[in-house]
Amino acid sequence: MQTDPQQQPEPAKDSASSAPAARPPVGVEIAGLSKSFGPQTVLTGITLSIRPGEIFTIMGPSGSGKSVLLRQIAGLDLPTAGTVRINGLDPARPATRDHLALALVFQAGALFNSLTVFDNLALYPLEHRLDNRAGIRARVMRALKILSLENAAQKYPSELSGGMKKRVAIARALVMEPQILLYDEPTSELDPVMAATITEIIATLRQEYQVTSIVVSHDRDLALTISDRVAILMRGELRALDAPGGLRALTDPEITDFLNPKIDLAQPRYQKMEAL
Ligand SMILES: Nc1ncnc2c1ncn2[C@@H]1O[C@H](COP(=O)(O)OP(=O)(O)OP(=O)(O)O)[C@@H](O)[C@H]1O
Repeated sequence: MQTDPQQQPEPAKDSASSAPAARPPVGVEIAGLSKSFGPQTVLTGITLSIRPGEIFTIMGPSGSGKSVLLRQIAGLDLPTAGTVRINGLDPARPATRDHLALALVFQAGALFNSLTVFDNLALYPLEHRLDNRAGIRARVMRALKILSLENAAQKYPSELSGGMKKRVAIARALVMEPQILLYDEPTSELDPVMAATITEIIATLRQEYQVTSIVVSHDRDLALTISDRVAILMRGELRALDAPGGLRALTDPEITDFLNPKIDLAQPRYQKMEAL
């Protein structure tokens, strides 16, 4: 959808600023979850609960299965064994979306370059008739305001910085008025100050909207600062699950090396890596 900025009336002030009635946050139950792609087993027997309204971060080395787990929670992929339930509902069933507002913030933003920021945000709700046009416009303007992006409404993604793109991706998820927000690497490729800004936004959104927030991240500052609990995956298995303080107290050398990697030129890691 292309909209002409000249023809886009400003929303009434009160409709843009008044938040919708809060929907109850939702919890996630994962039981015996395994996932294989052909002969490769990527997740093995994952069992965990995510509480309504918590910030739950999934960490782990590259290739440990974090994004695959997030896709399972989002219902984008079917498990090989086990179950995922969000408030008792199977996220992979299309009918679940009638009862559950789930939104995903993709790693690369996944914005349409040919659409303005406003149209990127309005596209999904218009296509799925989540509201009438005035209601969708109000939702979009509200989301842009929350992320301090009002002045970017008529810009194209190519005109935005990396940090702004991430904020637009979060704003696009907020338009769904989600009960559960899934973030895939929200601070990747950002400088430390912008990564801290996005981290604060995730915490603020949870605080103000009680949205259950599941974050896949390599960012230790994010994980250990704002998370209620952190899961660490290694080789597709759940190796640790605890509050940040509990994780820091663990003595398992693989976990401590993961959380505090030291650069050791005498025994470089790359020499121990498998040949690609
Ligand atoms: N659709 C797929 N088909 C086949 N293999 C896949 C598929 N998706 C993921 N994998 C494999 O599953 C493993 C885990 O991938 P995943 O993307 O979950 O890792 P990750 O922990 O998120 O890594 P990173 O931190 O590098 O993003 C990898 O070996 C990957 O190649």
